[in-house]
Amino acid sequence: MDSRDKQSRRRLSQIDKNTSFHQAFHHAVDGIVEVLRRERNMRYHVVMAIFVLAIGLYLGLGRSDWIWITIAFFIVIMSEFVNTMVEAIVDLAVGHHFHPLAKVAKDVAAGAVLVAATTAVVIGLLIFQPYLFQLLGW
Ligand SMILES: Nc1ncnc2c1ncn2[C@@H]1O[C@H](COP(=O)(O)OP(=O)(O)OP(=O)(O)O)[C@@H](O)[C@H]1O
Repeated sequence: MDSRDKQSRRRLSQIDKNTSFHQAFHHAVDGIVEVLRRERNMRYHVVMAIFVLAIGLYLGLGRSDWIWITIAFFIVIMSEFVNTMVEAIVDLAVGHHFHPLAKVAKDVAAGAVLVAATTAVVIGLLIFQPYLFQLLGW
């Protein structure tokens, strides 16, 4: 086992506080990887963001459009992070037992993702509508 393996094993079983920025940064990256691994929807959001980025570059969107697209992407991604946190905490608390409050917590977290994604779609429609109408000759 080389020193990098030892470091990553220590990171996986660490329960005490981070002692350096480097250590904290690695845990934060682990969190991002975990959301991507666990949440199928998160992978769809990333694919969608790459698609919107490509179309936006092709159309030559302006600075304020890019700001709105960034905000839309941010709220969706953040809601997915919160959803994943809630799921993990609920599963930790109740395991494989049905609990009405576990249902409330998970359904509300899923609802937050739905609201965020719908808001992002509305922002996207408002930004791309003039280009779409022009394309369709309306
Ligand atoms: N322990 C539980 N007690 C009560 N209801 C639960 C419990 N676990 C899950 N549920 C119900 O099952 C649904 C699906 O749960 P799950 O853990 O798969 O989350 P999810 O919403 O599918 O996550 P994803 O964001 O991956 O779609 C929840 O929205 C909730 O209604």
